[in-house]
Amino acid sequence: MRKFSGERLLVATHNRGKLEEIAKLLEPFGISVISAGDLGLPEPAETDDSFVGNARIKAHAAAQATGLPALSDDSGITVDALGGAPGVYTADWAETPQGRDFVMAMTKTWDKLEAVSAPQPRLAQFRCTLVMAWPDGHDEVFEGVMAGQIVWPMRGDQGHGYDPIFQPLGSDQTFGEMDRWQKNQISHRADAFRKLVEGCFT
Ligand SMILES: O=c1nc[nH]c2c1ncn2[C@H]1C[C@H](O)[C@@H](COP(=O)(O)OP(=O)(O)OP(=O)(O)O)O1
Ligand SMILES: [Mg+2]
Repeated sequence: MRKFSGERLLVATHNRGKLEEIAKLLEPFGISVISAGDLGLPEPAETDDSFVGNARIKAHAAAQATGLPALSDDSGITVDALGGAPGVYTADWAETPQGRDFVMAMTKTWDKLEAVSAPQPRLAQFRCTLVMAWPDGHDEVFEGVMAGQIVWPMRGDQGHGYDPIFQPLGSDQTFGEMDRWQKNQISHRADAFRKLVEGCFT
């Protein structure tokens, strides 16, 4: 496994909520972050039908464009009663001509569960695939998962994306009700990061 030895890591994302969580997760290791969005790099099309495929596209695009090692995060929600949807299309469900609308995406998720009369609890998983890519084409993959249930109505205004309707198993709060520190103790992203840190940063 190849190690990262810098103090500043390029994160191949255009999502500010993700970037803030990643910055906090890397802080204890003395690593700061700069994002592809901050550098004005283009957002590559996520054309694969798997999390790892799309994570590879994003990490390698940023590494090639800059000549620096780059870390990407491809993530989303899989809902059991919806056959694993939205899955890799989690971000797409929020797309509108005016930008992303997560209230719409969360409403759509709940409406689909109602339409199939899904039993309670409406089990789902948040998944995160991290890819660390080097400019020579080498990469490493790390995966994390957090099991929970989809709840309604939405609760909480912290976090980002689908956080207000995702309640981790064993918690009575949604991710939207947790502060970043609490979410970073248990999230899918934190799970993947534990493996990344062990593999690439220590
Ligand atoms: O912790 C999370 N809490 C709430 N929602 C989340 C989370 N993690 C992923 N999600 C949702 C929203 C995001 O839009 C989609 C991932 O799509 P994904 O393509 O990986 O991210 P993105 O397009 O927002 O940013 P980018 O590709 O530039 O990293 O799943
Ligand atoms: Mg994306």
